Amino acid sequence: MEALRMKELFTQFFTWSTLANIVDILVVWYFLYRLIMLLRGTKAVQLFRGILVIVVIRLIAWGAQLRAVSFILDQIISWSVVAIVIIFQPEIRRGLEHLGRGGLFSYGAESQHDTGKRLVEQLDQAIQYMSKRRIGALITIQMNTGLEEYIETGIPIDAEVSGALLINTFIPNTPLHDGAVIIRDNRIAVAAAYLPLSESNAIPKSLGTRHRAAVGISEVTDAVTVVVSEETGGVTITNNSHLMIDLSREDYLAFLTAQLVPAEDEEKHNPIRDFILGVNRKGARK
Ligand SMILES: Nc1ncnc2c1ncn2[C@@H]1O[C@H](COP(=O)(O)OP(=O)(O)OP(=O)(O)O)[C@@H](O)[C@H]1O
Repeated sequence: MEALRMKELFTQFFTWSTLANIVDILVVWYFLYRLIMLLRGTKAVQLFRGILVIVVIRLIAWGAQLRAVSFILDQIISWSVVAIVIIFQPEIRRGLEHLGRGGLFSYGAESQHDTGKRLVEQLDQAIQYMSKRRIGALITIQMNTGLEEYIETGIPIDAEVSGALLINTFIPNTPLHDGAVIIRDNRIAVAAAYLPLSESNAIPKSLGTRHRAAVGISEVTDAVTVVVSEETGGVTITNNSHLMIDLSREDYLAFLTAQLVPAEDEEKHNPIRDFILGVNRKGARK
């Protein structure tokens, strides 16, 4: 009897509409989560905070029946959709181009594994060269979090990553050598970018602002940053607030490979699938 009632309750609860609601909530939640991850560290965060404030005031106005305030806020909210499209036109265009380039028609394109491997090889070539000659370098690789805010501070390069270009960029007393190179979408997006400085007391006093900037960006984004010290030639990596000082070649290669090279058996790159599955393109991401 009890078992029968339990079964009845179970079938009542697990109707198609309940399941559909659960799937609905999960899908919306997941897309919101991916959107927040994409926007973290970009100017869009402030914009969305502003929109949130307006929506909260609109709700209060609605509750308190403030008609004039509600009317004005309604106008602002409906026009803000147009404003967002205009403000983020470059990002939207890039995103759509990206889907078109590698989306459903990406057969024959280089696999993420190969792209990641090539990126690590080029980085390794530059790191070895600069480390031996004590050429100071700061290279930040975008992961999941957008780095627009920092990219805007640099000098646009938009070139394929190559060891030679990285080395050239950091040659002392040249216009681009100061600041950070930022790699996004497997391309050198900019050089001479300004990164936020960390205020952490845990950073050894012997390390200067280059290392502090590397830690700073790792505190606010999930980027991987490589530093070559001008004083010692030592190689340091920062990621997710971790500072890994004076790494051997084996160590930095192991870390970069783990972060930037997906397993070989992964399918060819497909941004739609990546977005849905949350696959991290590591340095080859928009
Ligand atoms: N906020 C920043 N964003 C990007 N690059 C920065 C920033 N601050 C400093 N740098 C870079 O760091 C260089 C100064 O490095 P400094 O000697 O202070 O650092 P360091 O950590 O001691 O490194 P090194 O061991 O190479 O001397 C600057 O010339 C500039 O290229």
